[in-house]
Amino acid sequence: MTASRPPLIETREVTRILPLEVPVTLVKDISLTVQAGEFVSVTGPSGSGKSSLLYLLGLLDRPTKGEVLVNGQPTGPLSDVALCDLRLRKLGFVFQFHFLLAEFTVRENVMVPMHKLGVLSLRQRTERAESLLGSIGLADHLDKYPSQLSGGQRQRVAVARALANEPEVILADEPTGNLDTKNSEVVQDILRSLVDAGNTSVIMVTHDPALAAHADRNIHLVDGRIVPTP
Ligand SMILES: Nc1ncnc2c1ncn2[C@@H]1O[C@H](COP(=O)(O)OP(=O)(O)OP(=O)(O)O)[C@@H](O)[C@H]1O
Repeated sequence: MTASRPPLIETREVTRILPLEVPVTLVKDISLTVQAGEFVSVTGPSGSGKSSLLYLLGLLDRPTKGEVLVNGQPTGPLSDVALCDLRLRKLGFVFQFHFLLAEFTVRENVMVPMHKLGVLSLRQRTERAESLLGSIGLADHLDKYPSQLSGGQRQRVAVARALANEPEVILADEPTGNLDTKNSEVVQDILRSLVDAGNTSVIMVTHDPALAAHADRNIHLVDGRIVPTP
């Protein structure tokens, strides 16, 4: 009998409190699991803690109490450098703003995470960037700069960059928040097809129930706690 795989990401009674003069509780007692191959949406009213939860799941922030585990391994004991390395190898991020580097071409932007990881040769990095960009319809824009693209194209480059190091999960915070309906659907379809192809899992924050419906499962937050999705 083979042992079952641990969840891709798990939180155990995670609470994050900002230690301000009047402490602010961002999320409270969150226990959840995300399995490999899942597309999970995170919804909730403005200020309910969606982004805060995503930052904790993405190891960009540390809980005040509780534990975040990746592939069954507790991340609390890891140094900031080790967390950074784990993020680089296993996680890809897409935010509402694309955060592309203005002075780099589209191709170079996608190569940056591969360069940081330091596994592939320059030729391999170039080929992988071109292949990723080609797969999302940007083969004709490799040498352009972000300023020469439309908002939808920029966000597709951001998705390609998030995929650069073959992450196990993409964490997306309102990835279509700045896009019109058509481009929003294109980016949604790309995320959905990545999951369907078995390439990666997706955890996506959105305030839009219609977009959340693209996911396999929803986590709904109110006042920093998980509640049943309305
Ligand atoms: N640096 C901060 N100082 C004070 N309060 C903060 C800070 N960061 C977040 N908060 C508060 O924590 C709560 C959770 O914020 P968070 O951004 O996670 O919510 P959200 O659900 O993603 O909101 P939105 O949908 O508006 O982006 C909010 O009430 C917010 O005002």
